[in-house]
Amino acid sequence: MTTAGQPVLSVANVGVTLSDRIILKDISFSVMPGEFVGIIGPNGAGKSTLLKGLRNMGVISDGDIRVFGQPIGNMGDKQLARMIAYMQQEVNIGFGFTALEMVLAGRYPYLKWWQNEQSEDFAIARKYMAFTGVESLAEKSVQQVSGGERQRILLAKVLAQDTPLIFLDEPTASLDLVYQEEIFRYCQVMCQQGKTVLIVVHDIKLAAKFCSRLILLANGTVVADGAPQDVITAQNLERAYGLHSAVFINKVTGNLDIHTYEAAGTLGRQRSVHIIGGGGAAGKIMRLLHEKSFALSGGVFQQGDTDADVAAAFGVKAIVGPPFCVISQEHGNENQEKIHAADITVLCNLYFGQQNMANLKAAFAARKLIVIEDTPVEERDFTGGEAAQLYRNLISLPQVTVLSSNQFAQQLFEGII
Ligand SMILES: Nc1ncnc2c1ncn2[C@@H]1O[C@H](COP(=O)(O)OP(=O)(O)OP(=O)(O)O)[C@@H](O)[C@H]1O
Repeated sequence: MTTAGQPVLSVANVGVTLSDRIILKDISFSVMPGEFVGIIGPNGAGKSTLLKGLRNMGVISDGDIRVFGQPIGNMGDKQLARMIAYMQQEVNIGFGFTALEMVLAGRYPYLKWWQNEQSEDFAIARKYMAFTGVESLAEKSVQQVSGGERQRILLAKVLAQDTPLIFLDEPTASLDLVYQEEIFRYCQVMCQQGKTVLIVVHDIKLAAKFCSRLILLANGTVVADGAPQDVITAQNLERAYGLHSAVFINKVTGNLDIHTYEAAGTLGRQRSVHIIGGGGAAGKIMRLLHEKSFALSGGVFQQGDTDADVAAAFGVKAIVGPPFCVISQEHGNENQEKIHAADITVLCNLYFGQQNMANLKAAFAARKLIVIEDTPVEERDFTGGEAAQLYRNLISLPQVTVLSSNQFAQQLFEGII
């Protein structure tokens, strides 16, 4: 069989109808060797049905499925079992089997009906038990192992089947964080070694961290298919899950992260708020206001500043200047224009230096100003007193209300703002 450059799996126009209900419709994609594909989507989207169908387990109504170009319908049972290993969601572990016997059962596609396992089969079983870290459990009854050990034994069994394609249906369900990551790490290594894995998973962050590609299903169709950062977007999550979210790169972990929140309806929609921030002072305020559906703008932030990142995550129009520089005339003017136009302006609990004095001065232009004060201004003044003096003048104006960030959150919650 020549397989170079050929997809290991080709799926064309696949549909599934069960009990007169369309479960999957018009599913098409192909997978190249070495890909680690996460199949994600809400409950009932059709993820398990898709894996079952791809494994030719009698649910497919339409379409064409090929492994290395060969239609799976033309393959015998054992031939298919030498191509695809499948770990189902619910697995009944046989009573009285040892872990080794369980893993050896993965060798069945290679044995004739009269044959027992050969020494080579034992060697393969032990090799994969070592890989998934369950070698020491070889003689233990599978009834007497923990949930995590059980999943790793089942993974070793699937690997012992020695197939180019591996399907795993929620193999990490009910596992703790350590075991969950471990299973994904094993899969990543296997794919680097040339296997191809399709895994059904609910934990989107875990999938995004480890999978090379994600297929997002909803209502029986593919909503998005591609690299994790292209699939996990606020728009796609809303389409698939009806979920409001901000998707961003977590600077601590370097991984894709998701913040979800309840939709606030039209509470803030009619009002515009401009947020004067920088240095991370505006993040929480921006999030609170965004979640209440206010129309937001912000500035002047600096590149690399977490406020600029939060603005990007929530789609807030922000004025962003270069780091470590005095705010330019142009950005200062733009900031003032936004403040003029906004119904409300919020001046965050900023630290003041000569670089951002323009942000403080601009606040005087607000029609209605909320000043967030969590720290006395004297402790935030790095201008030798100039900023503190100006700040005191500012907060004495009638259009200004001074609140701590907790009071601000409370007033927002109570609908006062
Ligand atoms: N044998 C069946 N007969 C009729 N409907 C079925 C059958 N099996 C599954 N379904 C329906 O098909 C839909 C998709 O089920 P499936 O298990 O594939 O979803 P899923 O995305 O894996 O969900 P979950 O995340 O909850 O495991 C569901 O609405 C389910 O009720």
